[in-house]
Order: sequence, then C-alpha cells, then structure tokens
Amino acid sequence: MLTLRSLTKRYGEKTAVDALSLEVAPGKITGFLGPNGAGKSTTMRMILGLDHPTSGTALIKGKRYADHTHPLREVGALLDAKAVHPRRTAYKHLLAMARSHGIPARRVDEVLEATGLSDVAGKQAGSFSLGMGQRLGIAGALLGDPEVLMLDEPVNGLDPDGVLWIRGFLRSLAAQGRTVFVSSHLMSEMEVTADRLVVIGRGRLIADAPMEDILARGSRNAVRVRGPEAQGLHALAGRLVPEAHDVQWVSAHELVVTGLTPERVGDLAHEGHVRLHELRAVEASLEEAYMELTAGSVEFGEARL
Ligand SMILES: Nc1ncnc2c1ncn2[C@@H]1O[C@H](COP(=O)(O)OP(=O)(O)OP(=O)(O)O)[C@@H](O)[C@H]1O
Repeated sequence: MLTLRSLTKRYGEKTAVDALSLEVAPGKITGFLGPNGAGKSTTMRMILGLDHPTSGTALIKGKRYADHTHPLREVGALLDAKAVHPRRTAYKHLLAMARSHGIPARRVDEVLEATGLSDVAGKQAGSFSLGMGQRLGIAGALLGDPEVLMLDEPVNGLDPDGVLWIRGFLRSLAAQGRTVFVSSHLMSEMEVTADRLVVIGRGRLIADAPMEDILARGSRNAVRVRGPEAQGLHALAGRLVPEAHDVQWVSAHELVVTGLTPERVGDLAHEGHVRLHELRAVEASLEEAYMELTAGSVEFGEARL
C-alpha cells in the first residue's frame, strides 16, 4: 500500500508535484499516466526518498521510505534499468545488491529464475538487450521480496515479446497480492495492463479511478445500431431520442446513439418489434479518454503518446 498525502515538490518557481493525495492498493496494477513533465518521475523519486518533498508525505505501508529498517524489503523499484555496471555479470550485480541489504545469496537465484535470466546469469550486463536489461532491473526490484513494486516506464523500447512478458509478469505480481504501481506513456499498453489508473497533469491529480470508469468517461462512448428496415429504425429513433444524449444517422440503416447502454437500446428495439442486425458498444479508447482528461494540462503543447 502506498499513501500520498498532499505531496508537493517545488523547484524554485516551478511546482512539479502539486498537493497530490492518493492511495495505491495491493493486489492490483495501478497505472500512473500523465503528459510529458506531469511529475510522474518526481513523484516516484519522492516515494523512494531520492527527492525530498517540499511539503506533504509519501508513505509505504504507513511509513516513510527512510523510516523503514529494511526499505528494499518493503519497496522494489525500477527507475532506470541502465543503472548497472556494464562489466558486472547479472549474478554479481544482484549479489552485490543483496549483500548490501542483508539479503541471502539464494534469493539471487530465485529472482534470476523468476525473471527468466538463469541461463544468462554469468553474462556481463553490458551485453544485454534492452529487454534483458529490463528483466535484470525487475530482478533487482524483487530481491527484497517487497510488497510494493514501482516501475517507471518498464516497457519503453521493448519488442512485442518483451512487452508481453512484462505485462504477464506484472499481472502475476499483483495476483500474489503485491502493490504494483507502473508509469507509462503508452496508453494502449495501460489499457490492457492496469486495473486502476491515476492520471496527473501539471503535478495535479486529474483522475484516480478503475480503468472501466476512465474509459466510460470518454464522451464518444456510443452504441451502434444497424437494421434492415429503415422504417423500423425510424420508429426506434423516436423511442431513443427522449432518453439518449444524442441519436445520429450514419445511413438509412444505421444509427449511433450516445448516452444509453446497448442493453437499453436492445430492450427498446425489442419493445418496438424492430429487427436489428447489429447492436454494438463503441467504446472510447483510452487515448481519447486520456486526451479529454488531460486537455489543458499538457506542459509542452502536446501529450506524449
Ligand atoms: N531537478 C529538477 N530541477 C528543476 N525542475 C525539475 C527537476 N526535476 C523535474 N523538474 C521539472 O518538474 C516537472 C515534472 O518532471 P517529471 O520528470 O517528474 O515529469 P514526468 O511526468 O516524469 O515526465 P517525463 O514523462 O517527461 O519523465 C517538469 O516540468 C520538470 O522539468
């Protein structure tokens, strides 16, 4: 569990994180989204005690990072996968980390196994592909068997296999009851990975809600209705108009209805004995919902997608 209370960071005149309050719950993947410069990395750095808040607090399981006796056993983080000595082998890199935190050496074998790196444990980290480097970073984050995992853009630059692996791996970590907090600018990725989304813009909280709710907020959520009989569809439109936000004709045989569920549209069609060949929810993509949410809070003129 992560708890942010009015977390604020100012750099001179600039407010990078502005009174951010939220809770990140265990057992699920929480996506952390925001346009370029929104304050995601600064927030993560403050949670890890790498940056001091100007005011407010960031708590991991109720305590500040610095107040934990064994912080690596509470929170594992992947901020920059390249922060590894290139000539050290994966095994030696993890062993050095384990030793400096009082973690037994056998845990190194366990995390190598869990991240699929056992076969390359003796290879120098500098020879690793980006995907293997990310796996090594995640192995390091898992060393202390922490309840909280925090990853900054873990799929950035990965090939499809790497992306699939990370997605499945994060899912399994959440299923073990861990708190998984992951930032990404890849909206499509978050749509299939995260259970909950925290969206920030200019350091401020814009949304903190389950993924379905964020998607449902997109104004383009609509129902597409197609039928063989134009007259029947006209009659149906007459029944829809009083209840719907909007009813648009796409063609003589097709309507797009906003503000009603497919169930309601189907029931009204049934009541009016109107034959339908298609009844389909057209969901706003996360990209659309996100663009609407962050409109006006994009720092550099354009959201990075
Ligand atoms: N050390 C610093 N000194 C001054 N300003 C900073 C510093 N670190 C970050 N900022 C500013 O704070 C704001 C938030 O930056 P941050 O890196 O946290 O955003 P972000 O959401 O992680 O963006 P990105 O996706 O580009 O990494 C930006 O305007 C950035 O320029």
